[in-house]
Amino acid sequence: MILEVENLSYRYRKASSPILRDVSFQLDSGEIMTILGCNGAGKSTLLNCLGNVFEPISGRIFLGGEDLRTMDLRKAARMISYVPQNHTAVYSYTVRDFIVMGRAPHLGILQSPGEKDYEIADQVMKELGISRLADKAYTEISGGERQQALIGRAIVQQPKIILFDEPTNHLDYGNQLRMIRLVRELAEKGYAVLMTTHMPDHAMLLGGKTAILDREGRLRVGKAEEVINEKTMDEIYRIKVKIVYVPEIERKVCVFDENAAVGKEK
Ligand SMILES: Nc1ncnc2c1ncn2[C@@H]1O[C@H](COP(=O)(O)OP(=O)(O)OP(=O)(O)O)[C@@H](O)[C@H]1O
Repeated sequence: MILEVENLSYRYRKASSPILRDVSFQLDSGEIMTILGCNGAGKSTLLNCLGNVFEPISGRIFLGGEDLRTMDLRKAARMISYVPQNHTAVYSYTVRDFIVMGRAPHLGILQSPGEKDYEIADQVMKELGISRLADKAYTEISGGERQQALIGRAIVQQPKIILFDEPTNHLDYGNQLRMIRLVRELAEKGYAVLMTTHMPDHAMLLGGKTAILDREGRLRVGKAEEVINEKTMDEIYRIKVKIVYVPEIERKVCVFDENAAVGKEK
């Protein structure tokens, strides 16, 4: 098992109660797990704990069987990469230079990326269809393009696990589906992929595991087609949805049931 999380709890320093409570799940290489939850449920917080940015108050995280708490930091960085939701550009690196920075865990201290690292970055940009951005300044590209560059930086890291925080967030309609396909391809290549999303339909398209992070900070995990149903969507989002089979595309989709009474957000 490439990623194992055991009874993980997290509380922000000034908060009175934990955001995450006894979260446990396992993810194997080649598996996809999507995480659904309302705004503020703690999805990004969970990814930050897994990405070794936040230290849990209790519980353990194992990467390839090794406890993250005692693992060499560079080794951990080679195993897991994190694509955050928001990224503020500070320096005007070119997109190519920004992406090649993902090679850092593979380089020696103070070692600069070499020809091979740039070749990997160029190949990844080609695969992502963003080669045209290579020489543009990272500070002068759109939000969606920046997200694609962040994804590129995560892939050149050649980790075992990729964490995506709402990867379709800034993407146009077409690029959302391309992103879903990319996630699927990454899993087919053997990466374990964990991604948060606000789109139940994206989780259904991807299949695999889906986890629901509820308002109490507890995570329920199951197969996407079992976990995503009208009851659980009402619990998370306090709205009515319909899960309907569309014969033309031979799959079930999740759509708003606009005619039903909508619950109030607390
Ligand atoms: N640095 C912080 N200090 C204290 N509380 C925080 C901090 N960052 C986030 N929170 C709180 O923790 C909760 C969970 O935040 P988080 O960003 O993990 O939610 P999320 O599920 O990713 O939300 P969204 O879907 O809106 O992105 C929120 O209530 C948020 O206000």
